[in-house]
Amino acid sequence: MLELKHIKKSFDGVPVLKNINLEIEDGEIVSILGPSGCGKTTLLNIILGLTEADAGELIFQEKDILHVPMEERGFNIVFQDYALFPNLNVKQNITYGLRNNKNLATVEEVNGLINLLGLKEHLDKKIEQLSGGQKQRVALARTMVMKPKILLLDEPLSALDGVIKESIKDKIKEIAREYHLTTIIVTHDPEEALTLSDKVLIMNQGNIAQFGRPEDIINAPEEDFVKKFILRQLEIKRNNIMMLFSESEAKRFQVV
Ligand SMILES: Nc1ncnc2c1ncn2[C@@H]1O[C@H](COP(=O)(O)OP(=O)(O)OP(=O)(O)O)[C@@H](O)[C@H]1O
Repeated sequence: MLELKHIKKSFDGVPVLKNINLEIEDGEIVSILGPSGCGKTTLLNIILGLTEADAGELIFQEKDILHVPMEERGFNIVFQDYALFPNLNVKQNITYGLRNNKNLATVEEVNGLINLLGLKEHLDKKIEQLSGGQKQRVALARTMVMKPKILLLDEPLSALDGVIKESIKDKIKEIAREYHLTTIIVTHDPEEALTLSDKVLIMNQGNIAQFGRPEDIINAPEEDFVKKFILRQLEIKRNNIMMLFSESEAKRFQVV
């Protein structure tokens, strides 16, 4: 279990995370959701070890790791822009982290990941020859060969659209289930968070507005902010789609 207790962070005297308390079970997919500037990335970076919290505890496997350096935590992140090496091919990108550390993923495990992520036919390609979805899968494979104890994803779907988005969502779920891997995802998109995660952490101005299963958030929003920000956005999306349907219905009848 990963437990955050009374995590606080300010930048230049301005509080960004006010008092974050949270428990994430092993193997759970959790999305951190909220509007721009509410503190999502700061929280992710504190868990990763990239940003230092001002106060609190971060308990992982019963030890407080808040002051343990990032490299020793064994958590890995896929950044929003994938941060792949353009001068290396797909295979070299995937195995890059193994060159000085042979006792991470074995050859069989690397091949298993390549198959799971459907990358076999792309191994010799350059990064510039890949689509956005393929780049995201390479970035996931590259991170997974490091056998992370926790997988962190920063806006993993924001550069993707439509069918590709859905297939990457499925891959993330498959990885989390197959490896029983705790996966924490930052997103600003309610639909993405609610359809991808076991639990959603909704943040508002450095505070937790609600933490719960998608169905609880939809059926029992705990704060006005949750209703306004999250549910309203979903409603607008649904209404837009309904409108499209009724317009196309109307056109159909005109033609007839
Ligand atoms: N290194 C920093 N120095 C000063 N202020 C910072 C720093 N990092 C973040 N902030 C501020 O902290 C607040 C929260 O930033 P954060 O990046 O965590 O928000 P976010 O919810 O991830 O936003 P977005 O969705 O736009 O990425 C913002 O007001 C931001 O300007």
